[in-house]
Amino acid sequence: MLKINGLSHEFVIGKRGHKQHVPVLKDINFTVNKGEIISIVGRSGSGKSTLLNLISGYIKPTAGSIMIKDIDVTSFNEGKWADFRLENLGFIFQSFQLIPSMTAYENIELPLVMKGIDEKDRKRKTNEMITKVGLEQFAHHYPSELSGGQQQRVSIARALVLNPPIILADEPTGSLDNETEEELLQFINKLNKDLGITFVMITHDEKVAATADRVIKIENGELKEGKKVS
Ligand SMILES: Nc1ncnc2c1ncn2[C@@H]1O[C@H](COP(=O)(O)OP(=O)(O)OP(=O)(O)O)[C@@H](O)[C@H]1O
Repeated sequence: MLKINGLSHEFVIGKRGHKQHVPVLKDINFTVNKGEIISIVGRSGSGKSTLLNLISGYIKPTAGSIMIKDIDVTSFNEGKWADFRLENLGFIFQSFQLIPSMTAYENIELPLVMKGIDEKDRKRKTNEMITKVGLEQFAHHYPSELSGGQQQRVSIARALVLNPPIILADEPTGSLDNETEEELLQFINKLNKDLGITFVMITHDEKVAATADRVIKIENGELKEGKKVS
């Protein structure tokens, strides 16, 4: 599903004449199989978000390649990436990143609008997702009228509405209390089991990492393959 080969990245910072190279990731290799839940862990600044941004095409690697569904996406231009992302990747963020002026329903519907799906199908699909995340009663609430857990469910529904095979999540439970975190983790596991969706999740949280099939650790820019959870 996802194959990372010899991936390295360095940022170039500073003004012309004073440029500095900051190596962040060094020769990263790993594979994620269809239907796996992978956690990426590592200290603050170890390069986890950089890795996720490389996998999502928001930054280009200095070296190495990224294959998603056997397609080499490494040299995609921005236009190709935008289409590919919409079709294949769903995103969940710690801060939910919902559009505040849109209701839960409208936030979930947005990727369908972006893809040019007709209104009848949009309505059917959006309502189906709202039911799936258990927010029927909250469809017409704005994000500010929802709890953190409910907002994260909206963002999961939005991530799933186009049926992407992979969900990339950056600290998905980072803004939630313990109980809501637990509920959300169970929900992610259920989606994974029921729909076979592959999850790649960055986390600081051991509880989140423990729910993954496999934990990948980044240390000083290098990858240490972690434990396989039975
Ligand atoms: N756009 C950028 N330009 C220059 N350096 C950057 C840039 N983005 C990140 N870095 C540097 O790359 C390193 C890795 O950052 P990254 O955000 O990937 O870490 P992280 O593991 O996700 O950290 P955290 O857990 O704190 O979110 C850090 O040293 C950071 O300062």
